[in-house]
Amino acid sequence: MKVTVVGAGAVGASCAEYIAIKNFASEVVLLDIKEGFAEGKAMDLMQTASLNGFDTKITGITNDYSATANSDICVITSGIPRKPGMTREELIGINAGIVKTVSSSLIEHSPNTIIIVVSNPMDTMTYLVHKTTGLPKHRIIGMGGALDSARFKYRLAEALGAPISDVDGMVIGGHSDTGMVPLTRLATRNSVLVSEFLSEDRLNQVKEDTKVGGATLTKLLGTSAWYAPGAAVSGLVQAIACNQKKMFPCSVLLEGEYGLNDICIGAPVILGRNGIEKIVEIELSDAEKAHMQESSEGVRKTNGLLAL
Ligand SMILES: NC(=O)C1=CN([C@@H]2O[C@H](COP(=O)(O)OP(=O)(O)OC[C@H]3O[C@@H](n4cnc5c(N)ncnc54)[C@H](O)[C@@H]3O)[C@@H](O)[C@H]2O)C=CC1
Ligand SMILES: O=C([O-])CC(=O)C(=O)O
Repeated sequence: MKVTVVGAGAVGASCAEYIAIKNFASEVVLLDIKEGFAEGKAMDLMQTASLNGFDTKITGITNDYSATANSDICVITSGIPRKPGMTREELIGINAGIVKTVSSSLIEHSPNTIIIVVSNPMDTMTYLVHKTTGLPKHRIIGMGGALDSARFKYRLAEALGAPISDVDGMVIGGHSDTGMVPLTRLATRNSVLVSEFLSEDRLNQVKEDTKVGGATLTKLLGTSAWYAPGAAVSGLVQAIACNQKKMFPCSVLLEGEYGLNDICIGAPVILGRNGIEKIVEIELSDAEKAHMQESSEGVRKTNGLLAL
């Protein structure tokens, strides 16, 4: 199993590290445009192999896509991150050009690859890859919901005073400060609905804290987060590589599901060796449907800025 990660910055390196530590891939290629940067990150990570006990071979390369040839999975993290006070959508001007060039170079050398898009604004970047590469929809996956759901569980556990392992929940919709749809109605603590334990007001607070999870960290760090994003990507890569058939909310091209068409947005999917093996449609409440609709309008507005 060969995995390429483009962008050896904060998220790309964290993602490569988690993939290696989980020890399921034979090879990870880190590629960056900055001379020597990916080589340095790869060497540093390889020097953790004996300490962390993994056999994955990590190599770094400066912008030479021949090194990525025949990758089973390619992750795109190249592009700029936001600074405090910015939205993800403001990154489109620079990141769209980067994602378009990178995805085309990757596919040239790995025509059968599955692509995971991380660069922001992620739903629109996923749509861009869909529109410009011609890859089948099950091989284009946007990572956002897996991270947002992890943050949702963190906030739920905080509100409940419970360990995170007691909690389950999912966030669908757009990966943006206003577009996320945390499904508080369905969240559970050991299969008991969290509404049994938390007031509506507290649940609304959890929902709002979850939606601004990325902005909160950006304000604290001065740039956006990387540990949980890297871990979330590694979870998707592992589900595909190990054919786990796990369910994650991912940005996926919808063709009628959730009443939406011609848009990439977060919905639950089953991930296996073929990429997206199924889009799972769950029954939403009227309020959730309205929130999903509103979320899709936000994503479409950003998609409208693409020069397609
Ligand atoms: N979808 C999600 O849930 C998340 C998305 N992100 C997004 O991921 C992206 C990366 O974030 P960070 O790693 O924190 O940024 P970073 O600045 O640490 O790393 C980005 C790397 O991309 C490289 N790069 C730029 N243009 C390139 C090109 N054409 N080819 C190859 N490499 C190129 C840069 O040299 C840099 O090393 C940002 O757009 C950020 O908003 C970040 C966290 C979560
Ligand atoms: O907040 C950001 O800009 C990066 C990101 O998507 C996240 O951490 O959720």
